[in-house]
Amino acid sequence: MTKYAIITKEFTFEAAHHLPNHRGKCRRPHGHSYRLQISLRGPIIEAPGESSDGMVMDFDDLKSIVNTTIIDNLSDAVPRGDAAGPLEKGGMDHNDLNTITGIRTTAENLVHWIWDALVAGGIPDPLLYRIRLWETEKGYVEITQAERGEV
Ligand SMILES: Nc1nc2c(c(=O)[nH]1)N=C([C@H](O)[C@H](O)COP(=O)(O)OP(=O)(O)OP(=O)(O)O)CN2
Ligand SMILES: [Zn+2]
Repeated sequence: MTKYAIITKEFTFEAAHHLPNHRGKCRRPHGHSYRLQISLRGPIIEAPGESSDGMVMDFDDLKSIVNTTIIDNLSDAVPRGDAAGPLEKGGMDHNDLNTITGIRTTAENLVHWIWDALVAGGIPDPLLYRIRLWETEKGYVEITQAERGEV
């Protein structure tokens, strides 16, 4: 019987953003210490003698994909909206999220953008289980396959 597991890796990054037309303070440029959790659910690989034996995905590989696709560097493959600026070196970390993504940077929109970006970066869509993004210590958004409309 194939056994499954959910694995989670956590990331942090500092970024600026603003929400045009927001009724409160968030319409002005400001920064957050974002906390991001990426969870994958999949079969535990059975490959005796192989490096990946007993894993859903090597944590190192997950870290590398997330960092090189969206956080430290932005992969050319990631979707960018109409309002995106010229692609600068770097990723979401220490950058302006409105410029980087070209979307309205609510946490709700960002988690869907991150999901698309990670699939474009090579994580198989069916393996992605949940993405959580904290904008502040007390407030976060999460999506799963259900919120993607793919169940
Ligand atoms: N549903 C959402 N509401 C708000 C979002 C969002 O992305 N989704 N974003 C903001 C602003 O970006 C703002 O920076 C965060 O607002 P808020 O949580 O009110 O900020 P606080 O500093 O008061 O947060 P605490 O968690 O209470 O410390 C606004 N709303
Ligand atoms: Zn904000």
